[in-house]
Amino acid sequence: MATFVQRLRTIPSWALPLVLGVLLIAAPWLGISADTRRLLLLTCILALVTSGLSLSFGYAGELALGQTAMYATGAYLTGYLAMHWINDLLLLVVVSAAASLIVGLISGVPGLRLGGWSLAMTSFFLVLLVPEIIELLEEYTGGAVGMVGIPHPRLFGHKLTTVTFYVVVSVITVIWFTVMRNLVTSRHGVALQVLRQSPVLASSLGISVYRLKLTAYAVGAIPAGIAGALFAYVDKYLSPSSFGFTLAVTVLAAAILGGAKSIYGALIGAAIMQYGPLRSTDFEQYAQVIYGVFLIIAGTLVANGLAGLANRAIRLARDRWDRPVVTAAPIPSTLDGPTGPAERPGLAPLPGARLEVSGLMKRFGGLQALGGVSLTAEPGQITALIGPNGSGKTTLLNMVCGYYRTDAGTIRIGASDITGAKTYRVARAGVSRTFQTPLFPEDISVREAVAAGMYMPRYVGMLSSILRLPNYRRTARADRAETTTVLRLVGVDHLADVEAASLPAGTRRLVEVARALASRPKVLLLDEVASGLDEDEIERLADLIRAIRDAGTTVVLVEHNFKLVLELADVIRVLAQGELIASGTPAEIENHPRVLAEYLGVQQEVAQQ
Ligand SMILES: Nc1ncnc2c1ncn2[C@@H]1O[C@H](COP(=O)(O)OP(=O)(O)OP(=O)(O)O)[C@@H](O)[C@H]1O
Repeated sequence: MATFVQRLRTIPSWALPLVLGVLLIAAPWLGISADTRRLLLLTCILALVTSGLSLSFGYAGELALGQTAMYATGAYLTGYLAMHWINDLLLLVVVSAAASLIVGLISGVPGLRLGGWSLAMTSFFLVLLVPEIIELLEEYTGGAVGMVGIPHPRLFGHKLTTVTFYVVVSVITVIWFTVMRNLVTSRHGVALQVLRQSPVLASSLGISVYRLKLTAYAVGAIPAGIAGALFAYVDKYLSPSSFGFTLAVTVLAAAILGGAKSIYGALIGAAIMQYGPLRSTDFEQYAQVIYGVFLIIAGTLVANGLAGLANRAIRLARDRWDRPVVTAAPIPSTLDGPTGPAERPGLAPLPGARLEVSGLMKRFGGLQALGGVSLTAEPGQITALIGPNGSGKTTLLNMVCGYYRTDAGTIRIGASDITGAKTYRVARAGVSRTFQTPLFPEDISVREAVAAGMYMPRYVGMLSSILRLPNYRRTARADRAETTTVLRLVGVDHLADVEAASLPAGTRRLVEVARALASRPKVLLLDEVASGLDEDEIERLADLIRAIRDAGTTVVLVEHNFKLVLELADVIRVLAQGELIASGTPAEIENHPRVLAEYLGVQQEVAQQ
């Protein structure tokens, strides 16, 4: 069995979808009935609409039902233009895709700007408005009576038969799902997964949460518009009732049933809907009640749909017969010898920048968390920030990173003033950080998690990624090589293909530092990075932090482990009750009277308890 599983792993992941795609296109020649061909055609159309929802909901984590509006836009635009302007299927597919992209952008901007559930709400109202708008535009759409007289589809001047029309629809569907596959298996797919599971992490990696969500929603509008254009030719008749709330819920049900967070889940969900409930004429009457019950059950029992269940089964089989061993690696030799960039082949020099905060103040209601703190951290040095619990250390890091607005004061990175800048802009200015609890999205391998650190510093556009253009391939190769180097340096390269979120806490911390390092930071902020680590792991971590310092980065270390701080730090800054009470070398701080009284006294009390 193990050999069978290993043999299965050697088959490229695109092979099965390719075979199924060819079968779908060739279906008319495989002896299927006209009825089955129509069902396959409708499945393709519903799958296109559903895949748009999968992209925004499943991948970007933004529930938005607006695909129905984009579908209607494509359908009515195609119907109208085919009757009154030019009847060319390909041209109208392109025009409909462009029009629905515009509808996606217009409806997405306000919804996403307002944040929270606003896009879900605005797109929901948009769907409710679709039949009304169609009736209002009666002159062009035929209103409640419907649009009649849509001609037979033509392609480059040739009239399409029902079979050739089916072939065109299935080819377009296969092309779209290839686009979708290339998108979600590219660096953008990992960025979307990070965004979906942790917008905080995404912005700390330099990703603009708003822009990426809007892009996913707007790109998801394209297949809906294309599907609309194709649908206009199916019965050559359009009626407002085809684009109402029931369709929106059908699409949502298909996405959830198939698996919204899956490339081909939309096809599975659409096929089940078309072959099941949508075939029955009685279903229409009870559709909303049945969908309501189904969504509650499916949402609870099969959160990732049928595609998710299949993936889980495959993973279980792999774990059972083909599991990589998760153990800590020995400290890599690159960290052993004398310090200095020249002696560390794995860690190229990093461009550090001075961090300077001046007069930083922050209040939370009546609580003064920071009362005008001024301090600096220099490139090529480890600056430790210590102090009792609640003294304002994490608040200071959060303000540098742009999570909190400053009440007063300035923050500079080198020559750039980043006071008040959004988190993703701070990250793009060269600030990387780790969190008190390492953040790793599920279903992401260690390699992908670390490569996510390079997403923004080496950004490649979506089109290049989808078309796998040379610059995308070059960047993907460079990502792979650098990830391997960083993982080797951290000593976890043997875990590259293991799911990052499943690693033990200590290893997760090392991988988190690797991710921060992958972005080649000017300033690296480490928030209680040693907590939860055993002696060996702390030693390895200390070596790694020294290596990063020696490569030239400005390292800021917020840490409660005083022994580690004394060992590592070049400079120590001590905070107490939101004020800077001392600054100096480890030797000076160790004997500083105020530090002894206000910080070390507290630490000893805690230790004695
Ligand atoms: N978002 C917030 N809302 C309200 N109060 C907050 C918030 N964040 C921090 N505080 C308060 O500000 C003060 C400073 O907290 P902060 O987390 O910066 O301290 P710290 O030095 O990092 O502590 P620790 O070592 O326990 O992490 C604390 O009194 C804390 O309760």
